[in-house]
Amino acid sequence: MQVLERGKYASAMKRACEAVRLGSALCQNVQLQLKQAEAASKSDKSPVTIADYATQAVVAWSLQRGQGGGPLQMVAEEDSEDLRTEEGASMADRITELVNNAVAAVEPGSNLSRQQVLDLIDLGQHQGGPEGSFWVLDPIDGTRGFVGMRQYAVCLGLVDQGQVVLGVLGCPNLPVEPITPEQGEAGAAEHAGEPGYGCMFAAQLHEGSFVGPLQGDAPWQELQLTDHSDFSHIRFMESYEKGHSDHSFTAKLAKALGITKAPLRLDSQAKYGALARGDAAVILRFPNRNYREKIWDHCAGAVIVQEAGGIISDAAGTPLGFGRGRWLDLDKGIVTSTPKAHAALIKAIAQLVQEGHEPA
Ligand SMILES: Nc1ncnc2c1ncn2[C@@H]1O[C@H](COP(=O)(O)O)[C@@H](O)[C@H]1OP(=O)(O)O
Ligand SMILES: [Mg+2]
Ligand SMILES: [Mg+2]
Ligand SMILES: [Mg+2]
Repeated sequence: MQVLERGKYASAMKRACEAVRLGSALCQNVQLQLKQAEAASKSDKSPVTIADYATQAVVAWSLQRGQGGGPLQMVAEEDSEDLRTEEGASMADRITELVNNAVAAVEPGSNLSRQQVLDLIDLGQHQGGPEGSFWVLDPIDGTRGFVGMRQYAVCLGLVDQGQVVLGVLGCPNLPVEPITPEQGEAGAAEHAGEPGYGCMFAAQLHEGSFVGPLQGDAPWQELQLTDHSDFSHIRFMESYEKGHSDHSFTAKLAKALGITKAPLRLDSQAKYGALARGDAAVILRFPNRNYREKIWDHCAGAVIVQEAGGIISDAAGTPLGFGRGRWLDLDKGIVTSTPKAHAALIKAIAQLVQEGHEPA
């Protein structure tokens, strides 16, 4: 941990790592026991599970405990509205049990009520913006990957005066060694907790990006990307889910640039961690035209990539704005890579669009 205990946000980093570890352990326990009945659909049709809610509550609990008083300022994905209805009551009880089990590992004997757990979940309703500082949480990024026994990540960032200053990613299913496309497709939930699986990424602005173990005490390693733009050697990453990013547009782009390696398709911000340590050199994301990107889906990953020497921007090359509220209002698509490849990618995307090949 020592390498992370420096810089302006050292104490926030310590609290963020503790909270993400606790949340990741909870997710890991739930993933293999998850029953269909414990997953529900939100109004936008995206899935949500008892683990999404319970992790949000546990991370909020941990951060609040660590900061010692004062209101927690947090922008987080989930809210408790559906859990406060009659149909949501049994799910709320399951979530309360999970939260209490996790909390007991830190504070034996503590017992939160259902009401307290729902109130913890609702601490994530901060509206974000350019002023002050606030946490940004995606309790489970890649819920579809979580349900499908593939990759997911517990993602926590800190925004100060509109800038991401800290990011931590817990990736329980990510192999310690570089992940291959075959491993990405096959899933890895059954390996979680085994030696060789489970990574944590952490970065602080101007203090570097690191990878370490989710459990155990192996040392942290600093990450530094090598810049190049030889696309014949480059592998790119994209969403596992076709519905989350236009795979046919990225195939055209890859062809135009001379990329021949098969894409690495992974769920969640695990992609940002994998990029920062060099498993692949590019992440392409082109969601559906009417999809509005949220800050919690990119906040932690963005600083982890940038501190490792990478660049993240929208498809026009404009940096992402994390200080404009809960959403990232951006030009279609997000492109992440090392600097030389990034410049070539932005140019190639503009060229394809000019030729009439718009992403879906
Ligand atoms: N229709 C959608 N299009 C694009 N992204 C989506 C859509 N629905 C949910 N997402 C979010 O996109 C991210 C997943 O991206 P990827 O497919 O690259 O892993 C997740 O944060 C996921 O939310 P969630 O946090 O609920 O899983
Ligand atoms: Mg979701
Ligand atoms: Mg997400
Ligand atoms: Mg989520």
